[in-house]
Amino acid sequence: MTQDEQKRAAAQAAIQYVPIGAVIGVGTGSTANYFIDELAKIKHKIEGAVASSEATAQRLHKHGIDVLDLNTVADLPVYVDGADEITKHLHMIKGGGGALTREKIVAAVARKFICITDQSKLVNILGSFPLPVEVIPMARSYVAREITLLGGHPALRQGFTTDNGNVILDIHGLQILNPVELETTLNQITGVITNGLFARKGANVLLLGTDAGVETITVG
Ligand SMILES: O=C[C@H](O)[C@H](O)[C@H](O)COP(=O)(O)O
Repeated sequence: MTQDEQKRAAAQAAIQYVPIGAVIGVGTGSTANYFIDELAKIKHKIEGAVASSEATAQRLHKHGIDVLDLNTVADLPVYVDGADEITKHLHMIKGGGGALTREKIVAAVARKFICITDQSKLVNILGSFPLPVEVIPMARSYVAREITLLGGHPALRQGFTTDNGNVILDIHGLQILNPVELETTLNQITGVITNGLFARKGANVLLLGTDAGVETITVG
């Protein structure tokens, strides 16, 4: 299977986790887009969706799926999204598309995070993929200096503004041995909105598209 076929297969497998009549949290990116295409096929069986980005909201609208304000949603049983890297402990790096903050908010509300990826995303140690950090623009230089003190090499994502009007610093050169600790440390730097480590609250289920089909990985 090609990488795209693996993504599509994982997205198709996620449909079994969608409860009838529920509101569904929907992630951002190429794999989440495959999931939206699948969700559209059963749109009359769900109440609607909460989007983790403007791009996802637009795609949901285009497919005729109602997009709800998260503040009006009492129960979000499931959030389905891709990842840039994921370990067998289901810790992730996300935010390659810059949607990390809204993704983390929707994931925080959801009872279950279903991660859908192709097999290239499964790694032993997080950090080969540069770790995105969303930063208030006026704090950009200060936050970059603080990240350097932690041993990372931050690079401003050129010409990019998040849906929240902020900038992204991508941290290169990290070997993330303790993702829970680093997630907390980075979030304590003044000016940081959040970072792309999803470790304190990781995924509950990984649906991994592979050459041999979709593998289901859970923790504990
Ligand atoms: O901001 C983007 C998101 O975190 C995506 O979930 C992540 O970048 C994976 O995207 P893709 O499915 O396109 O590889």
